[in-house]
Amino acid sequence: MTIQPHIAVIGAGAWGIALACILAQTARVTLWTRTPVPAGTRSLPHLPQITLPDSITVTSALPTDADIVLLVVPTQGLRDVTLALHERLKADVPVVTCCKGMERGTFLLPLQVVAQTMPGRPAAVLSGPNFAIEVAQGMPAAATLAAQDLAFVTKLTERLTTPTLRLYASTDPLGVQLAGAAKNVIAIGAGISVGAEMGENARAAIITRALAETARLVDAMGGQGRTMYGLAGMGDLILTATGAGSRNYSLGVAMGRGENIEDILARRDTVAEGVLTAPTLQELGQRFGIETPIINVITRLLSGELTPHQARDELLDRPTRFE
Ligand SMILES: NC(=O)C1=CN([C@@H]2O[C@H](COP(=O)(O)OP(=O)(O)OC[C@H]3O[C@@H](n4cnc5c(N)ncnc54)[C@H](O)[C@@H]3O)[C@@H](O)[C@H]2O)C=CC1
Ligand SMILES: O=C(CO)COP(=O)(O)O
Repeated sequence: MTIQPHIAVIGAGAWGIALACILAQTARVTLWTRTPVPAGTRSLPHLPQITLPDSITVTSALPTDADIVLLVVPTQGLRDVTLALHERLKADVPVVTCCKGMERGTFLLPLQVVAQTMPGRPAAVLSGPNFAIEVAQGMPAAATLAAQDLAFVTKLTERLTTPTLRLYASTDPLGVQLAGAAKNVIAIGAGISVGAEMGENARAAIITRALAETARLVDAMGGQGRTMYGLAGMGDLILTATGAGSRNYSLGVAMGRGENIEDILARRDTVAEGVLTAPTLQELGQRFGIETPIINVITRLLSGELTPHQARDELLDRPTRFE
C-alpha cells in the first residue's frame, strides 16, 4: 500500500478550493479556512458551485504534520499566516506561494516575505493562467512552478502535477512572481480601455507594451525578462486581460465605464490583487530606473488622478521610440 503525502492548502478562497480539489486526486489534503466552518461542510462561499470531495478535511486549525504546504491567502495576509505556521512545521517541509501580488509598504514579493517569516525553509512559487473555477472542475490547464534550486523544483513539479494541471519547472522565481503581480495591474488597464470603449486595438497595445515594461523590470531586478513571455506572464495576460471571468479585468471595465473604484470594491467580497500591487510596482520601476509608463498611468487611474481619456492622451503623446 502506498502512503499518500499530506498536502495542506492554507486559504479557502476560490484558488485554495480549486487546488485542494485537484490535489485530492493524488494526496491527502487538508484545507485551512480562516473562519471556522461547521463539521461536514462540503461547499464554501468563494466557489459555491463546487462540492468538495469527501477526502478533503476542512479545518481552521493550522497544520503541524503536512509534507507540503500551499499558501493560498491574498498577498497581504501572507505574512501573518506564515509567521503562525513556521514553528508548527518541520524545518524541511516545503511551502509553495500561490498568491499573485506584492506586500504593501515593504515592496516584497511573496517568496521574499516567506524568506523573512520562515527563514531557511525550502520554498517555491506557483503561477500561471488559471481561473479557479475551471481548475476545480478538472478542465485542462498549465502553470509554472519556480524556485532557484533546480533539483528541488524539478522534484516538486513532478509531485504537484496532476492529471489536469500540468506544471512546468522554472529556476526564475523572481520573474515568475513579478509576472504574476504585474499581470493583475495590466489586466485592470486593459479592462479600463475596453470599458471606456477605446477598442480592441488599444487593449492589444496595452497588453503588449506593458509586457515589455515588466520584462525590463524583471531583467533590472536580476530575474530573466523572457519569463514574461511564458505561462506566468504572457499566458496569464492572455487569460486575465481578455477574460470576463477575471476580477481585475472586470474591475477595470467597470472603472472604464465611469464607476467609482470604492463602489466597485464595496460590492465585492473577493480579492483584486492589482489594486494594491499597482503603486508598489510603479515605485519599483522608479527604484530600478526602469520606465513603466503604462503601469504608471494605471496606478494614477486607480488613485483617481487621471481619467481614462487623459491616460490615453498621455500615452499617445509620448515620444516615438524603437520597439
Ligand atoms: N481565483 C483565481 O482564479 C486565482 C487566484 N490566484 C491568487 O490566489 C490568491 C488568493 O485568491 P483567491 O483564492 O481567488 O481569493 P478569494 O477572494 O476567493 O478568497 C480570499 C480568501 O482568503 C481569505 N483571507 C483574506 N484575507 C486573509 C488574511 N489576511 N489572512 C488569511 N486569509 C485571508 C478569505 O477569508 C478568503 O477565504 C490571490 O493572490 C490571487 O491573485 C491565483 C490563481 C488563480
Ligand atoms: O490569477 C488569475 C488567473 O490566472 C485570476 O485572475 P483574477 O484575480 O483577476 O480573477
